[in-house]
Formats: sequence, structure tokens, C-alpha cells
Amino acid sequence: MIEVKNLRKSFEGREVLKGVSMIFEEGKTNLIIGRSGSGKTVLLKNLVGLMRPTSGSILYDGRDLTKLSTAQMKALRQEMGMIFQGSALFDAMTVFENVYFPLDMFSSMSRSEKKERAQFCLDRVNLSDAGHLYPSEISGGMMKRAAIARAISLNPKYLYCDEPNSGLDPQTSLVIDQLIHEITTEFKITTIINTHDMNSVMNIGEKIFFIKEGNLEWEGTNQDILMADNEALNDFVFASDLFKKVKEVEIKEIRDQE
Ligand SMILES: Nc1ncnc2c1ncn2[C@@H]1O[C@H](COP(=O)(O)OP(=O)(O)OP(=O)(O)O)[C@@H](O)[C@H]1O
Repeated sequence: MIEVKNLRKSFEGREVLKGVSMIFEEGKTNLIIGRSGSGKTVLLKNLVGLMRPTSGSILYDGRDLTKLSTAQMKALRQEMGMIFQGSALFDAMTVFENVYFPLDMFSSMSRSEKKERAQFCLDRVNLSDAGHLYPSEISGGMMKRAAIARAISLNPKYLYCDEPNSGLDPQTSLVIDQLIHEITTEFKITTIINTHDMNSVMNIGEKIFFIKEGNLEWEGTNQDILMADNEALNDFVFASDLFKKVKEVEIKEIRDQE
């Protein structure tokens, strides 16, 4: 579990995070949404320790990231997996080598254990037979799978995903969302996803945090979002006619069941 308490961040006197408090639960997919410039990236950078908050605390299962020594921070970083927007695989390495790399760098496993672990991660994301291929030889969806395999190689307790569906078609996005969700549940990971993808919000939003102008404006599940009467949230989520229709149909279904 990650607990954020009254987090503030200012740049030259301009406050971008205005006292945000939130709890990201273990084994859940936590989605952060909000308009461009609302402060999502600044929030994520603070969460992973790339930026220091002006004030507030970030508790990783009780350990306050803002108070850790360099050695403690290094240890905590190894408990974090990350999936970046463009997959960020190493072009000169095969898919297998990409997944093996963090194990080689940070684990104390033997060579055969590292190989076994890398293959386990590739199997888990359905890339069992793609280990010998280079990133340039695989599709965008396969690259995302490889990035997920690499992110879970060190068995992380916390997983950060920055726009995991960027550049993917809707069907592949759905598959990648499901994979992230399955892995989160299966390995009891606290997963935090920064996304603009409303399909993800509806499909895997076990917990959704809506940030508006540096404040936490609303939080709830993907079911709650259908019934939410927060105007700013509705304007943001149901901006498209298609999503307005989905909302109408789903609310009708819920009411019919009651
Ligand atoms: N290093 C920085 N120095 C000064 N201002 C910054 C810095 N980083 C971010 N900001 C400002 O903080 C605000 C929030 O930016 P942020 O990147 O967090 O938005 P975002 O919600 O992630 O947007 P997007 O969805 O477009 O990525 C913006 O006004 C931005 O200009």
C-alpha cells in the first residue's frame, strides 16, 4: 500500500500539487486521470522519487520516501517496476536480454536462476517464443508485453505505468490492460497507471483518482464513475458522445437490476 499525505509541490512559488492525499491499495489497479497540465506527471515523479515534494509524505508500506537515505531509496527503487510510454526497450538487445538485464544488474540470483526467471516472465506475458527477437522485429503490442515482462522481472511490490496504451490500437490496448490487471491481482502488486484512455478507466479502473488543477477532485471505482455527479469529472470522462451513450446504457442496466 502507498499512502500519500497532503502532498504539495511548487515551482518558483507556483503551486502545482495543492495538498493531495490518496491511498493506493495492494493488488489493485489504481488509475490517475485528469486534463493536461493538471499535475499527474508531477505527482508520479514525486511518487517514484524523481522529484522532491515541497511538503507532505509518501508512505510505502510505512516507509516515508521523503525521509529515506540514499541507500534506503536505492533499495525501495528495486521494489518498483516501471512501464514507460514508448515501452523503452533496449534496441540492441533481444527481448530475452531486455528482461534478463535488470536481473543481471540488481539480483543476487545465479545465472541459471536468472535465465529461469526471465523465461518465466516471458511465458507469463505470452512471449514464450519471442525471446530471440529484437524490438525492431516485433509489433507494438509485443513490445508492451516485453516491457511488462521486464517490469515484473524483479518481482516488484509497486508497478508504475505511464500511458501504457499509447500508440496501440483499441483491441491491443484492451489485451494489455487485462494483462496489467491480471498481473496486479496475481502478484498482489500496488499498480498505479497514468492514463488518458477512457476504455482503461471503464475496464480496469478498480480505483480512479481524478486530479483537477493540482487537487484530488474525485475518487472512486469504475462503477461509481457512472453514478458520479461531480460536474468536472463528468465533463472530463464523458466528453465524447460515445461515452455519454455508454453511461446511459450502463445506468439503465444497473437500475433494471435493482
Ligand atoms: N520542472 C518543472 N518546472 C516548472 N513547472 C513545471 C515543471 N514540471 C511541471 N511543471 C508544471 O506543472 C504543471 C503540471 O504539469 P504535469 O506535467 O504534471 O501535467 P500532466 O497532468 O501530467 O499533463 P499531461 O497529461 O499533458 O502529461 C504544468 O503547468 C507544468 O507546466
